[in-house]
Amino acid sequence: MATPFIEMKDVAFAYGDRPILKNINFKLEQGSFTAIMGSSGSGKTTLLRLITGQITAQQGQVLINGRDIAKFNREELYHHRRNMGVLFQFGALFTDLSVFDNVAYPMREHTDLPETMIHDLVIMKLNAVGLRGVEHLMPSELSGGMSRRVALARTIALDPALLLYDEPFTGLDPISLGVIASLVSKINKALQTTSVMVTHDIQQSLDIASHVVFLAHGEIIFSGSPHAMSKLDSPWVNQFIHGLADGPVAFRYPAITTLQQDLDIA
Ligand SMILES: Nc1ncnc2c1ncn2[C@@H]1O[C@H](COP(=O)(O)OP(=O)(O)OP(=O)(O)O)[C@@H](O)[C@H]1O
Repeated sequence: MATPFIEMKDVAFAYGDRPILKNINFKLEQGSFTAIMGSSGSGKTTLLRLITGQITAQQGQVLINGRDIAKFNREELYHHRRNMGVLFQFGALFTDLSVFDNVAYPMREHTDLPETMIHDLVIMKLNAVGLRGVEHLMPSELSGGMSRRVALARTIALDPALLLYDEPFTGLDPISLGVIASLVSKINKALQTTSVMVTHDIQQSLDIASHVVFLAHGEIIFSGSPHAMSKLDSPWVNQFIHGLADGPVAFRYPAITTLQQDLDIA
């Protein structure tokens, strides 16, 4: 069997003495599209940061193409990051650079390509996100949905083998959200990138992901196909999918004293 592009083996991670993730095990195959879901604070972004190499697991291994990221030297880490595109929540563009220069930025930073070639590549990337013709505009002249698409064009500027999305749909209207979701899916298929997306948007992600990893209290409680997840009988997943205010993720803060004690009526 082919080596998975990313594999986590018994990974545990803590910020200081506060455990965030434990017993994390999964494999992501080349070209797969994984949605990481779970309630707020369950450790989704932390999982992405382990994959980027921004943080290192205290236990277990994060393997990239079968090699432990903790053992990467500077050059290997650079190569790994160069091979990776990351789109953050608001996909912030450089406000003082034009759309063209925003998309050209990674090419100018990381390659020695001549400007004529950069020009053609920028136009092709903007064309891929349906925005050829806006290259001369400044970010302040774009709508929120267009900005996110330009950020996506910049993310794929170097044809990354791995694409990480951290809540890419946040703040978008339903139409822009649909556009970004369809682009993200098309890019995954066209470039055969391995894609990992942290999201709260259940319907979109179940439509486009081939694999779902569901986190609760720092552990994986489900890893499998979107179809299998929708059939799962789990109070955690049920609360998340149906947006229930109370459930395993409690509505009430666990106060030490009772209400009667606080009101002095005990
Ligand atoms: N740099 C940090 N130092 C200390 N604690 C942190 C740090 N970053 C995150 N945390 C804590 O780790 C926990 C997991 O955070 P993380 O951002 O991974 O959760 P998440 O599932 O992505 O949440 P959300 O859906 O709200 O973005 C949270 O309780 C958070 O407060």
